[in-house]
Amino acid sequence: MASNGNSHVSTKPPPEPSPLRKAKFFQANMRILVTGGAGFIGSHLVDKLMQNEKNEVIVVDNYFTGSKDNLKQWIGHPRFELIRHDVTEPLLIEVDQIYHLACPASPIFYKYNPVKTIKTNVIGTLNMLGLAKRTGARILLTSTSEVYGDPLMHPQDETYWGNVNPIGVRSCYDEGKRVAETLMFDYHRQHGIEIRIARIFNTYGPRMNIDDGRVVSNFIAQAIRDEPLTVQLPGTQTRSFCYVSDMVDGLMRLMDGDNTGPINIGNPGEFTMLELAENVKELINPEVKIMTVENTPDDPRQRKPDITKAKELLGWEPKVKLRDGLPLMEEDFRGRLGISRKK
Ligand SMILES: NC(=O)c1ccc[n+]([C@@H]2O[C@H](COP(=O)([O-])OP(=O)(O)OC[C@H]3O[C@@H](n4cnc5c(N)ncnc54)[C@H](O)[C@@H]3O)[C@@H](O)[C@H]2O)c1
Ligand SMILES: O=c1ccn([C@@H]2O[C@H](COP(=O)(O)OP(=O)(O)O[C@H]3OC[C@@H](O)[C@H](O)[C@H]3O)[C@@H](O)[C@H]2O)c(=O)[nH]1
Repeated sequence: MASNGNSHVSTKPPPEPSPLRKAKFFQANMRILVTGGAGFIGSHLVDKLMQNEKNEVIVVDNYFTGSKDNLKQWIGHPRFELIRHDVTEPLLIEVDQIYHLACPASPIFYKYNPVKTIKTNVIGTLNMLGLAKRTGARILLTSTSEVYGDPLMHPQDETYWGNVNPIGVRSCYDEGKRVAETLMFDYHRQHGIEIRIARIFNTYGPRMNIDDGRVVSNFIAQAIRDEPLTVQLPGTQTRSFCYVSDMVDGLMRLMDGDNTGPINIGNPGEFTMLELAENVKELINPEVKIMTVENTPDDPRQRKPDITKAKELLGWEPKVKLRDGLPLMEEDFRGRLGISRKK
C-alpha cells in the first residue's frame, strides 16, 4: 500500500478493481473520470490524458465556472464522454481512476454561494469516495494551498497544519478542502481506498475565464483592454504562480506514483502583487496604469510552496517561469477578446 512517508498508511487492503482489469483477453482501456473537467485545470488535464490512446476520459461537470467550449476538440471523440452532473448528487458509473477537481476555485465564485461550495467539497468528495469504494478506483483530490490559511510558516511544507479562520468568508473553501482531505484519509484508513492528495498553489494559463476574478487573469485582461491594473491593498502580499502545463504534469505523476500525499504542487517563485503588476505592465502593455484598490477579508499575506517532497517523491519541478508563461496567456486572451497587440 502506498505511503507518504508518515503514519497515514491504511490497514485495509484496497477494494478489488473491476474484473475487466484482470481479464486475460479483453484489452480494456483505462477509464478515467475527471470531475470539474470543463474548467481551467481540468480541461488541460483532459487534453493530456486524451493523448494516450489507452485512456477513455469521462468528464462530469455542472458548468458553474466551466464550459463545454474548453472541451470542444474532444466532443464526439470515441474515447471521450461528457456528462452534465453535479457531484453533490451520487454518480453510478464504472471507472478505474478519478481525478476529483470539481469545485469553483476563484474566490469571487466560491464566495458567491458559500453553502454550495461547502456541499461541493464535502458531499461531492463523499460521493466520489463512494464511487472509488464501489469500483476500486484510485482517487486524486485537488486540494489547495488555502488549507494553510494565512500561513505563519514560510515557505509552507506539507507538515504545516495551517492558520485558517473557521468562520470567515473564505472558510467555505478553505475548511471545505480541509474536510475533503480528512474524508480522503478516513476512507483510505477505514476502507483501503487508494488516495492521492495534491495541494495546488496558484495556477495560471490559457483558458482561464476572462472574468474569473483571479489576479493573473484580471491583470492580463486589464492590460489588454488598457484598463488600470487593480492591485488589492497592501500589494505586498505574495503568491507563487505555476503554469498550467507544469501543474498537469505534477498531477499525473502524483496519480500514477506510489505516494498518497498530501504533496504541494506549485512554483516556488514568489512575487508580491505589485511585482506581478509590474511584470504584466512591462511584458504586455508598458502604457497601462497600476492602481490600488480595497482588499477582501482574510486575504493570505504570503504564500510559497516548499516543493522538496514533489521533487523527491515525484521527480517533479516546474519548468515554465512566470515571464515565459504570461505571454502564452496573453496570446490566448487576445484571441478571445479580439484585441491584437498595438504595432
Ligand atoms: N487554479 C488554481 O490556482 C487552484 C489552486 C488550488 C486548487 N485548485 C483546485 O483545482 C481544481 C480546479 O480549479 P480550476 O482553477 O480549474 O477552477 P475552475 O473553476 O476553472 O474549474 C472547476 C470546475 O468544477 C466545476 N464544478 C464546480 N462545482 C461543481 C459541482 N458541484 N459539480 C460538478 N462540477 C462542478 C466547474 O463548473 C468547473 O468546470 C479545484 O478543485 C480547485 O479548488 C485550483
Ligand atoms: O484584481 C486583483 C485580484 C486579486 N488580487 C490579489 O491577488 C492575490 C491572489 O488572489 P487570487 O484571487 O488570484 O487568488 P488567491 O491566491 O487568493 O486564491 C487562490 O489560491 C488558492 C486556490 O485554491 C484558489 O482556488 C485560488 O483562487 C490576493 O492577494 C488578492 O488580493 C489583486 O491584487 N488584484
